[in-house]
Amino acid sequence: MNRTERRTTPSARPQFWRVALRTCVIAGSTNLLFLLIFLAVGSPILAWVSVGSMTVYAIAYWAIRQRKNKLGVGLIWSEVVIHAALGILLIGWGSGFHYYLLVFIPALAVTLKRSKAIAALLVLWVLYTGLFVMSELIPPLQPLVSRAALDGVNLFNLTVVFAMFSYLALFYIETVIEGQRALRKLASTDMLTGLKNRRHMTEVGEAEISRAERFAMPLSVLLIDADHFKLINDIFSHQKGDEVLCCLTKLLRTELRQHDVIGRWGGEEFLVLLPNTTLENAQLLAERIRGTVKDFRWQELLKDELAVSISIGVTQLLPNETLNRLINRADKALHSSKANGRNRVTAVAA
Ligand SMILES: Nc1nc2c(ncn2[C@@H]2O[C@H](COP(=O)(O)OP(=O)(O)OP(=O)(O)O)[C@@H](O)[C@H]2O)c(=O)[nH]1
Repeated sequence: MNRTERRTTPSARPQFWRVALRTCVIAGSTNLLFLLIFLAVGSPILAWVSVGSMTVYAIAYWAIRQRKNKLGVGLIWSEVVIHAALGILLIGWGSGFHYYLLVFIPALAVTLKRSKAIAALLVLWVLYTGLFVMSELIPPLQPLVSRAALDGVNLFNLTVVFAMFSYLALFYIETVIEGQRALRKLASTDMLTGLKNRRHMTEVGEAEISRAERFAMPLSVLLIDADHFKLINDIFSHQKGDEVLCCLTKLLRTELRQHDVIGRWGGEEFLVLLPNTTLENAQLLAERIRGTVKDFRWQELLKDELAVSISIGVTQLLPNETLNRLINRADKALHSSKANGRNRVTAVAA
């Protein structure tokens, strides 16, 4: 996935706007505290600025809820820049209002394309250093009553920005983990049936073999194949064929226990791993599944008298056997079922 795709991933967008809404609430509440602080330390202009800021965040919140996203984000950013500049101009660099501008660094880097992000970060740097130079050249227009009051404001701003960075970092890592989880699911799932795909079944199969050997438990497998599936596609359409596969999936799932593992092994072929199951019990289960599929009311789906049936090959893991050999034997058993007329179960021990 390249950088452009990452920045436009649709699933990341709702989360971004959720963060923007939360930012409005947190920043609005912070400005309420500012109002009280500046009334207490005798800076009425900054107290009024806080009232203005609360109004701006309320409008930005409304705008984002109304999906007027550009307006919302524009308001948030303008407020931060103007508030920082006014704070520094009125009570000086020591107030720490410039810390808020630093929050733009991850926000710009994560949301913009690389070239735009670099340009925006450069503008931010010029703005930040420009404010510092301004504070060096122009003494505070309305200094606070004492150094302690200024340090208090600085500490407050530092704490808020610290919390904002922590929140952003946690949000970022959560988004990454969520994305990884979604990708892992996509890579291991068959899109049509929602079952585990062949790649994942191979991994699970190998893990089940190790487990069976470690705990000296039996492990059986079923290889299930829909009969004359090409005919179903040809007569009823490929789409109906897909519906039949999904319906088969549901039927198979209902017959299995919670710790049995089912996956789509090929086009119309399913693999079932049956931990802690002997060949005899696996054969009984296979017969039950075959009967369930045969007896299902296929007429309702196909609007035809033709019924869908399945053939099954059953076998049990032998000592020191690989997954490949185990499945090859199940495949041979499946072929016997096909060769002997289909709609049947064949079990082979070795
Ligand atoms: N609708 C649909 N068809 C699929 C899918 N995957 C494979 N198939 C079809 O399944 C059919 C399998 O045909 P064959 O391998 O000849 O087997 P069959 O017709 O089931 O015959 P037997 O297995 O011998 O009973 C092919 O026509 C494939 O195109 C799928 O995802 N959807």
